[in-house]
Amino acid sequence: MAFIKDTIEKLKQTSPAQSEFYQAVEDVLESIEPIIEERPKYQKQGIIERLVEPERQIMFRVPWVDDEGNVQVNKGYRVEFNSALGPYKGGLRFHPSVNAGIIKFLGFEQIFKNALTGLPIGGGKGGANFDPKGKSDAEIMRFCQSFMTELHRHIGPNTDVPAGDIGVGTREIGYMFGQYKRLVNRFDGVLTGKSHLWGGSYVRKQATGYGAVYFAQCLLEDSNETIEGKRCLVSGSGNVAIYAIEKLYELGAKPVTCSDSSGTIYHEQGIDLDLLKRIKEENHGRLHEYLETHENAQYTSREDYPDDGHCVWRYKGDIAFPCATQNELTDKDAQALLENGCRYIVEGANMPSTQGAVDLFIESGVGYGPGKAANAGGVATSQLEMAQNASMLRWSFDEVDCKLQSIMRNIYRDSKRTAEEFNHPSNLVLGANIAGFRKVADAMLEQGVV
Ligand SMILES: NC(=O)C1=CN([C@@H]2O[C@H](COP(=O)(O)OP(=O)(O)OC[C@H]3O[C@@H](n4cnc5c(N)ncnc54)[C@H](O)[C@@H]3O)[C@@H](O)[C@H]2O)C=CC1
Ligand SMILES: O=C(O)CCC(=O)C(=O)O
Repeated sequence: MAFIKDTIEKLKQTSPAQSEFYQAVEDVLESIEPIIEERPKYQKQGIIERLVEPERQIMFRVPWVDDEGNVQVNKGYRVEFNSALGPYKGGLRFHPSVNAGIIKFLGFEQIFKNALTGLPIGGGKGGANFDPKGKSDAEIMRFCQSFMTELHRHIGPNTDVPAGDIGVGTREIGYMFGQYKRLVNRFDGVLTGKSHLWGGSYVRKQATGYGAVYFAQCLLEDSNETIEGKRCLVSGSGNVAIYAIEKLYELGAKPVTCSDSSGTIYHEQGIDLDLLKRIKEENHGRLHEYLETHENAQYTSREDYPDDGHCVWRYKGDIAFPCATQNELTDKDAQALLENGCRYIVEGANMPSTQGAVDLFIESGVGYGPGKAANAGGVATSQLEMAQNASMLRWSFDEVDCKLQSIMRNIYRDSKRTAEEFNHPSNLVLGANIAGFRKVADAMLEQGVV
């Protein structure tokens, strides 16, 4: 249909050099073609044109002073993409690669992901091109305080509620919350992913990784299989990867890989989770330190890996969980996974597979859970944190975990049912995109041209 080509062409002119954003938009537009044909009202009311243009984009300077007394300046962003279903909701990413295009792709994905949860949350995303690697705790604090000094004017518990993403965990959320409270003199539920000591929800930390594994359970159940005994390939070694690995062990699977931007660990006897948490979660260290405890594990550094993409995907495994970053799983990696007999791919990260890789997965008929469905457990639990904050209540770990499991099952069923309705029963990309889009588009129609 011409509207896809026209939309992308127009975006290239009006928002140049944002390749990840075009990729995310194209993925959604290709899936929703059948529903656009079926309901001309969407085009007549300019739903597509409005959806691809953020409601508001904030870009700001983040000045801070490093430990040597030098002034440093980073670029800060918050893209408030779509509020048809509720307050803007989505994480903050601190990584040197952050730019307007990356934040827009993440914010765009977030709109449909959040819709899929069935909870009242709109889509947004933010961050900065700040590199937390090698920074002292005091530098991280000063950066977070400066970032929030600008951001606080734009957010609020009923307006926009940020959370974590790459490079932003409980520590950074703590420093940003402290600064927010100092500036506005209110204890608001304005950020999620907070510490349990002061308003954080149980299970938020675990939710994205656990949720991806719950999603995988649904996918396997449909083929009368279970997670138990499966060899799993996991990439990344941050929040999502760690808690996917934890849940995989609980369900009797064997995760044998993890990675960071410098290299990959392959450990045939299974990843040592306690050690991984110590290196990454507690000490913010590098993955090669794993070898100091386990000499028999294999470490492949980035430089020693000849191809693009990720060494993780060249090992043998039944289920792959990309949990690191966008486009980390290339066409070649997808080919290697399929040749090695991998039968399920469940995305913990946002848009981790290139478009060519996604096409290969769909053509080959393997079970494929796209990120915006499979990793929605994190943002869903964030909304549960908002609900607890608003009611001044706290739910137990088991209560939140039960709700998370039920949300993930519903996302799976909704995506699957929608894929069946549109005659592509095993295509969860199409199912998730249409199911998410329909909720947002119908809400936009009901709210008029705004
Ligand atoms: N934290 C959350 O609740 C959610 C995160 N996500 C997505 O999951 C992915 C991982 O995020 P988190 O675990 O939260 O971040 P994190 O900062 O805790 O961990 C990211 C991990 O990925 C690794 N990494 C980054 N770039 C890499 C590369 N080029 N190659 C290999 N490894 C690389 C880092 O070394 C780190 O171990 C991201 O795509 C994020 O957008 C999605 C939904 C929710
Ligand atoms: O918890 C949230 O608000 C956002 C999580 C997130 O950034 C994501 O789903 O990609």
